[in-house]
Amino acid sequence: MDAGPGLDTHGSDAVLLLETVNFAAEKHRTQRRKDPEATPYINHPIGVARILSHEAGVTDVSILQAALLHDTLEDTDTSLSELQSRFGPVVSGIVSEVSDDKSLSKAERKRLQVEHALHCSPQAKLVKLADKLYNLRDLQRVSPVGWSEQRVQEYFVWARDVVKGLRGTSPVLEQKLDQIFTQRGVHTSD
Ligand SMILES: Nc1nc2c(ncn2[C@@H]2O[C@H](COP(=O)(O)OP(=O)(O)O)[C@@H](OP(=O)(O)OP(=O)(O)O)[C@H]2O)c(=O)[nH]1
Ligand SMILES: [Mn+2]
Repeated sequence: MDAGPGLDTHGSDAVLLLETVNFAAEKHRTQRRKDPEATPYINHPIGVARILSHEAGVTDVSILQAALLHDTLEDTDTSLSELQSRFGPVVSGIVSEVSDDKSLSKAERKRLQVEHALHCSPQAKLVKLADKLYNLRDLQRVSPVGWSEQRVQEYFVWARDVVKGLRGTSPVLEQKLDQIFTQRGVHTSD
């Protein structure tokens, strides 16, 4: 049956994105960012998806959904099978690719991000580039509570090493990241 003008949107891109952002908001609802204002955590995944849509020109809804969900596996009680049944194999596959294994030590997780970046799918590389761009811009704005200048600088250097493995994916995002690294005195050629 025709639901009438403007109502027959079941399964449309807009409906899928609203379902996804609502799921992410519920999962992250008690979490806050580490900035002094304790910004709601959901601002970050929404901002990462928006970098992809507005700055990288991404229109593939699966990639935008994966961006909205990219920290749910790693940072909330969400399981991979929950993502698979709610959002299907493509979206859950990208989220899985961009998620750290939280059972490993922090040093090991950081090392593996640099290594895995090289072998990610192009879709996962896009999400990772936007995630890093968002976090580096956030670091330029204000330091997370309790972070020394040295810790901030180390994040820039590590992000440079991760981004190295993501290159050849989005010239626009890579150029914006390079500008930030240069401003920070972090060289991209070594
Ligand atoms: N810059 C910044 N980052 C914040 C803030 N609040 C939370 N974060 C998150 O902190 C993570 C970086 O902090 P780290 O100490 O290096 O990593 P950890 O939380 O995994 O231990 C990022 O996680 P992530 O998204 O999983 O990315 P990444 O660890 O892969 O970079 C980032 O999203 C904030 O106010 N500013
Ligand atoms: Mn993130």
